[in-house]
Amino acid sequence: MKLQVAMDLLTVEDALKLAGQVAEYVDIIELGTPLIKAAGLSAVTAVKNAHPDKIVFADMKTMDAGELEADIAFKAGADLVTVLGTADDSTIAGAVKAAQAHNKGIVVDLIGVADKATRAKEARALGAKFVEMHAGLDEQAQPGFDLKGLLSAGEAARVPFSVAGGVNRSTIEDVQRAGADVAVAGGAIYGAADPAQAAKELRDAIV
Ligand SMILES: O=C(CO)[C@H](O)[C@H](O)COP(=O)(O)O
Repeated sequence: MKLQVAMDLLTVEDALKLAGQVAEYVDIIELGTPLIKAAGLSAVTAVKNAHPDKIVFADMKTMDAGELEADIAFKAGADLVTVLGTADDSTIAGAVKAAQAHNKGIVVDLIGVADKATRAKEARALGAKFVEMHAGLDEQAQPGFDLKGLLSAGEAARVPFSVAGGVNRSTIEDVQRAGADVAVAGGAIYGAADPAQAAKELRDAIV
């Protein structure tokens, strides 16, 4: 299972600092949606230039104009770009077309999708490299939230998937047991007193 750090920060300076601290422990470096909105796609270029050996993930969360939005993110240096599972099939197909032109990949983010297993299969059939079983920051903040629903959707979907939804040291083993291809950790790393140590502990927990 790969480890992905989600950098939900707001400046390129902070993102480069965090990426530098944790790169040795992660496989995928994600530029979070707030970072891309605040700093623009030049943030993607800066991170890819600093870490050319890492998979750089642009969390565009595209809902429309799939081919255009994916194309500009790939041109900026992204290796993986997200499109929302709630988007029209044509939007996902357009983004996949751009990915094929750049020899890169599209990840379909299932945030807000009720039947994640079914949409995951559809997304994969449309050409997604993998899907993201995702509960966003607002959903995580609701009382009683836990990862179980995401993990069972991943097991049921039988397609390559990542899990994002507050993954941390106490849940990463469950994520791996569920068969995830990628564990995504944002707050558990960037919110830690020592992000490098937090990333190392998550890495060490993956067997
Ligand atoms: O895409 C996101 C929010 O929409 C986050 O990057 C993702 O949820 C991972 O961060 P965390 O581990 O803090 O949940």
